[in-house]
Amino acid sequence: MADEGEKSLAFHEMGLDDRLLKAIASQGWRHPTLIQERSIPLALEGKDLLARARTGSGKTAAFVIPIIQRILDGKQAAKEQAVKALVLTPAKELCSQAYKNCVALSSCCSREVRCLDISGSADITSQRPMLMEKPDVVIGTPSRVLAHIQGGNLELKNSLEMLVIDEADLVFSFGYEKDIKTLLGHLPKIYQAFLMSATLSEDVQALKKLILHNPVTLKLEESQLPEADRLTQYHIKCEESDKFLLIYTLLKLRLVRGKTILFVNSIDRCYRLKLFLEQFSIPACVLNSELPVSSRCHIVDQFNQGLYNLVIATDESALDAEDSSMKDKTGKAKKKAKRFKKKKDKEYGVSRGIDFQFVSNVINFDFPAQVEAYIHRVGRTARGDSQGTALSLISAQELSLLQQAEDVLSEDADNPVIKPYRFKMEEIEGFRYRAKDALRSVTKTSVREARLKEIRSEILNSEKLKSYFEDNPRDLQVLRHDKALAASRVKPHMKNVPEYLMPPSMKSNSSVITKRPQHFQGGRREQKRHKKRKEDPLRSFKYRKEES
Ligand SMILES: Nc1ncnc2c1ncn2[C@@H]1O[C@H](COP(=O)(O)OP(=O)(O)OP(=O)(O)O)[C@@H](O)[C@H]1O
Repeated sequence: MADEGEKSLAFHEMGLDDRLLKAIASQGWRHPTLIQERSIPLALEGKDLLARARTGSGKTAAFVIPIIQRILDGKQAAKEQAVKALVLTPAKELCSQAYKNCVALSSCCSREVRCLDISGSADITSQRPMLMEKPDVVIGTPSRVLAHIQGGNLELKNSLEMLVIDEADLVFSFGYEKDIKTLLGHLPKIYQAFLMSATLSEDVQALKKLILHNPVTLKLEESQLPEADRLTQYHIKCEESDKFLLIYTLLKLRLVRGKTILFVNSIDRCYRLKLFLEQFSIPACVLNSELPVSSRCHIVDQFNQGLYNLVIATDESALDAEDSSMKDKTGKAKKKAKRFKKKKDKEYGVSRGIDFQFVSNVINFDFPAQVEAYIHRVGRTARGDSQGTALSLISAQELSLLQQAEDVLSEDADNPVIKPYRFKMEEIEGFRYRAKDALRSVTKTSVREARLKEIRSEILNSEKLKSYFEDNPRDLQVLRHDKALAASRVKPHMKNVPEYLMPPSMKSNSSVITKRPQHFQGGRREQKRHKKRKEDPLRSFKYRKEES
């Protein structure tokens, strides 16, 4: 939406095909976002673009809409079917997401515009027949696209008209510099190119020189995260050991409601937290780079559909953290570490670019080591035009990291952006014994076992059952990723909160807590709720009675 006083351009004023307008309307988008409003007209004029806009601002549609429009424009004159657009992203999850956007926005012209995502785990040969049909839009990671070009499955030299690099600032750091440079040698001399990024880093400038010709640079003058009326940011300072107690009570007392992503700083910590929470019958999925890509995409899909309410995720920075901790190891430990390392996927992205939908809360159980990672994690909520809350649990060791984030995000030092969340620790003292007891049973061995069990079962899900699910796609819904990993340790009596533990301020409403939590509410319903909710959920101690 445009600056105040300036008349904003609506989708129907952009000269878009009716079929495209219909698909946009079916997404429920009433106005273009600022980046869409600025970039779509320029892209339709044929300009090269370097677009920087904050995370969650709708950059994907900003390039997908002009791609579809230009393909539709060219369809009548086209003599033969050819690959017209190539979209490169640094992670498989991002490819899958760009693909979904393409499919959704071409849903009213799916015969004319065909898209293909080649990033998945399928082997190169099995994708060859699909590429031979020359889909209009091909989406992939740079290495996968290059492998197909070199394997003779994909020819772009004579047909490509548009190239997009999404999340451009990550491309080099994900190790694709060489692939990109080689790939450029297989492209025609003239094509239109877009670089989309949340930051204008040195890597983006280097890519700009390589890829763009005389580009228009759109650097939106906006804060790095949505304003306070859409995104509320809180922190709670606590002892490291109290984080578990806090998260248990926040979730159990439903002070945190709606879809929530819990970020931790390592894969082990993912499982530690899952094993801890499952003892209180709080189910959660874990999401990390060790899981096969199909499982990861499936978890995100199911989360977006409203099947789960809680995901415990590591982000890309966790990979670096774990890798460097492995460097310090010696001998046997090093070998073991190597085994785990091998399984991790460098084309993994969770906090970067993944469009988790209708997320009410992002919780930093561990605070990220870089401010940039904070911005990207928190950017998983309050996306598009929705609202959200971020809460960070801050131990003494993390205080300086919180300060660094404040320094970058706050314009006024007296008015911090990440506000203290007023929480009376003494009111949850009664829960401490339960939390301690539950945490005691989460040992190093049980974490390691859970980690291995999860990988094994997810590999089984994604490999052995793949063909079955291809034939029976509906059954995918029943394949859950949030089952208890140590079912024998789940303590049924810990599911409910007895009256004597209830904080005094909440006693009158105690009955709702023992009822079915809101963990399994449908996506649509969640979305409606989300829009209706005026008050911030973390700020209020009020409870609504749940519908039975
Ligand atoms: N015009 C619009 N109106 C409302 N919502 C929109 C609009 N365009 C996109 N969205 C929604 O906004 C969300 C974020 O979009 P998208 O993933 O493209 O953001 P992004 O800028 O690429 O973010 P990131 O940098 O994190 O990848 C999506 O859920 C999308 O459906």
